[in-house]
Amino acid sequence: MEKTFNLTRRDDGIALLTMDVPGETMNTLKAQFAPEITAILQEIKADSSIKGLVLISGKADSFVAGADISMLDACQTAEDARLLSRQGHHVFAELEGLSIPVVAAIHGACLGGGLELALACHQRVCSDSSKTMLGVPEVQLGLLPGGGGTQRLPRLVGIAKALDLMLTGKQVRPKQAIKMGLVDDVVPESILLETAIKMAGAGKKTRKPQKTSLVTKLLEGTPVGRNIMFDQASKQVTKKTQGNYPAPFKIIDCVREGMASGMDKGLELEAAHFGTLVATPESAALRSIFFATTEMKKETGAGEAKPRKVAKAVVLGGGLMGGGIASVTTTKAKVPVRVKDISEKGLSNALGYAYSLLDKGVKRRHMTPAQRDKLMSLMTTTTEYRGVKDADIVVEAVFEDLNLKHQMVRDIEKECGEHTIFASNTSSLPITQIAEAASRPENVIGLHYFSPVEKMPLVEVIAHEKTSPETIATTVSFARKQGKTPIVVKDCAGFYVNRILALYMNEAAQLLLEGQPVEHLDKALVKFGFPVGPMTLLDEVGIDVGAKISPILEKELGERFKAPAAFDKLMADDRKGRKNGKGFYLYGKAAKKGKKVDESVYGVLGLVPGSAKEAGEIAERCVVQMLNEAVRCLEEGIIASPRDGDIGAIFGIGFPPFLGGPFRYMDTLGAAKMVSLLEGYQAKYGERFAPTELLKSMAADGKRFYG
Ligand SMILES: C[C@H](O)CC(=O)SCCNC(=O)CCNC(=O)[C@H](O)C(C)(C)COP(=O)(O)OP(=O)(O)OC[C@H]1O[C@@H](n2cnc3c(N)ncnc32)[C@H](O)[C@@H]1OP(=O)(O)O
Repeated sequence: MEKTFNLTRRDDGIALLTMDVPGETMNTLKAQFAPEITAILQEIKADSSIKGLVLISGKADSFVAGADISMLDACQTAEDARLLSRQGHHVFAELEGLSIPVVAAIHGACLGGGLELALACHQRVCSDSSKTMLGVPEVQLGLLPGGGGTQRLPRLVGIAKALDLMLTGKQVRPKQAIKMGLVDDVVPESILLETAIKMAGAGKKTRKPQKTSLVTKLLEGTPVGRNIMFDQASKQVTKKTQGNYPAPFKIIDCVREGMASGMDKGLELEAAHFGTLVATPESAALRSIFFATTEMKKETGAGEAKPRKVAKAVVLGGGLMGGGIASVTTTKAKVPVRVKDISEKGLSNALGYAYSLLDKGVKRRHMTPAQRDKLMSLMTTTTEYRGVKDADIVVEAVFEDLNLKHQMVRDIEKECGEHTIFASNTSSLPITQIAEAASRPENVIGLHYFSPVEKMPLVEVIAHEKTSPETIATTVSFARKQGKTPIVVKDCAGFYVNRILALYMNEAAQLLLEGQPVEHLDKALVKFGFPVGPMTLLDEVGIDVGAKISPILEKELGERFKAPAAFDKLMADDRKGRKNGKGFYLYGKAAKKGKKVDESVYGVLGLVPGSAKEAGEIAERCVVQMLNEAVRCLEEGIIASPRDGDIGAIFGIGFPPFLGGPFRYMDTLGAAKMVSLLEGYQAKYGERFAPTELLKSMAADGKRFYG
């Protein structure tokens, strides 16, 4: 078997331990490495000529990306996973117990078990590269740091900072890492190894206690103070997770135990909780998202087709969407972009939008003003079709008006090159209809972003029948460079995401008209696991937007998309939501004391809110509509697979990640249960709940969406 660890001795008495998992892109920690590393540590102990040890990665741009998630996925029982954690504890304790100084030299991703490995070293130095990121993202997998992280991290950086890192899973850059005491030095990559060798040669350092405020001392340094902190953290976690995610509570539990009873007891509990969490359905669902997104990173979206290089982009329309798209094109994809709008105002909006986002980065010290200005210089503007000839892709983000889009298609075919892709950011118009105006329909495609563009991770790439595979592959690759996760969907009104969302929103509106209070509807769906409730979402997206899309979906997809008679009344009252300060909730001064329903909305709708239904029933009624429509999209080939449907719903709508997406959730419920739920509602509320044929046949055959 090829070796993963390589020990080399230098003349100055410093030994280098290089980790390089053979045949893999990144280093991950696997149980099978334990005998090899244990033997090397014994060899080091027995060799008195070794005065210090530097641990470094043999991979070009990563340190260690954590424990191997596939290995965790293969665990059959909680006990299997507990034993893996204990094995890690043992190896890390051996490393920490070496009498010589041990220094971790970190460049690139240092995550999860990778950071825990570095924490078991006596000192850490990292490169100042933008590739270097440190963190414990286990919570995002429904887990906790099971390699001693819940014990070593709070002892190194303090309880509050450690809890923040572990409960959010956020990754920190080198500058933040040194500020919080996570690393001892930050240096250019070119002198990383040299610096680590010097540190190891200088002998073991006794760590100077970090300077802390009196409040921190009182809170972290006394049992009473610590209890206040842990209780506070638990309260925040309950609020944030609605009790849907077990891992954060177990993280707090481990830190509490370690602080109260010492490191050994803390580690014991860490391993036990780690084992329990690996076996939870929540972690299995969250791990499935990791596997799905990793797999999707490799796909072109069009089989063997190769993407063309995009060296220049044009964005038509400088509104909120256009500004956002232009911004991610420069900041993430680093591709020059020319924004065209008919008005100077639109252009200055787009520039202002991009600038404010970049400037936030400067204020947070993620970039220098010079870097900001350099990125801004990639963005140019025009009110005429000037400087667009050589564009490889044009993204159109103008009004949802078919005639206008046809004009844009014709303009671009005239003003740009033969190869230029025309990508429409329409949210409701079928791409086939937009492509009708094209003489080169193979270049026309849909590229549907979600608002706010810089934050929402999903894009839908919509191919119509004549879109060429090369156009699909180029658009997918372009979207990925913008930092997005693209799913390729077939052309139809609403595509996938808005289609499944529309039925869910309609059901919520139906419940509202039946007299369910606004805030109760929102709370029910937030409790189910959505980031915001449907009424808040409608206020944010714009009630007018919903009112505009709804008839299109009804016309193209049928009666079940008929919106309850609420939109007309709301529009007549000029209620657009947050954008004009008039919606289901109060905005502006009236909202100063917190979020409050605008009670006058009930009068507008001609109803009096009645007594609240049980939250579970409300959520179920809305969610089964979404699930049933997701199945119909799969049946019609709108989405290529349950996997794409799950990722689309999680990244596009915020479908609860702990459920793994609509299809995984339906597998948990079982097709038979889904059918019986839908038929129950169908009998009560009508045909819109009729289960799809696919669900019925799956129920009859006892089939699942995933193997
Ligand atoms: C006991 C411990 O506390 C428990 C743990 O450590 S749990 C694991 C915690 N770590 C993580 O969650 C990090 C997971 N990895 C990532 O987020 C990202 O891979 C990354 C940010 C490190 C790099 O992203 P990116 O550059 O886009 O590369 P990406 O395509 O994702 O990964 C490259 C390869 O490494 C693999 N990989 C990365 N991290 C992995 C992990 N922790 N386990 C298994 N495989 C992993 C990917 O599967 C992929 O493999 P492939 O080349 O064979 O397809």
